[in-house]
Amino acid sequence: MEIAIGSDHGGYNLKQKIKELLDERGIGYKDFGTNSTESVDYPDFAKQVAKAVANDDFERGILVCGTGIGMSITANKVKGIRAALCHDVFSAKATRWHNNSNVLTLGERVIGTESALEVVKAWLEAEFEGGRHQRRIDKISQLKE
Ligand SMILES: O=C(CO)[C@H](O)[C@H](O)[C@H](O)COP(=O)(O)O
Repeated sequence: MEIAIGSDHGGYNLKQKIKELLDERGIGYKDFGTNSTESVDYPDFAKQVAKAVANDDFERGILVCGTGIGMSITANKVKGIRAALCHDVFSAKATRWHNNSNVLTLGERVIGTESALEVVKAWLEAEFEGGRHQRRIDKISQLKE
């Protein structure tokens, strides 16, 4: 699996920790920026990561801002993206099992680093269950058409 990852200034430090986790696990990634804590606009980075995932250049994406909300709102505007804002392990697993989420968003100003890394691990490991959940995802896709 290869991951597209991005953040704004508010999520930069947590993104760096997530990249360390990906390195430890031997999971490849491309960092779409930002590259410092200097103020930037989160939609610029959410758009790049979401499009890279929607185009199948990457299997999944991770986006971090201050709350995770702006990244989620932006990423979900891109067709084919199911971005999930998760700050607990159960939601991270459930959104893979049931929603087949392809982008995880997190808020550095909301969650501590250790908890955030547990959320990321859970989201990376959980698999989509298909079945009735696929039918429901299809209904979401049809809404956008
Ligand atoms: O998008 C957000 C809120 O939904 C993020 O938390 C941003 O990181 C935040 O809005 C940035 O705020 P700042 O005051 O410009 O640092």
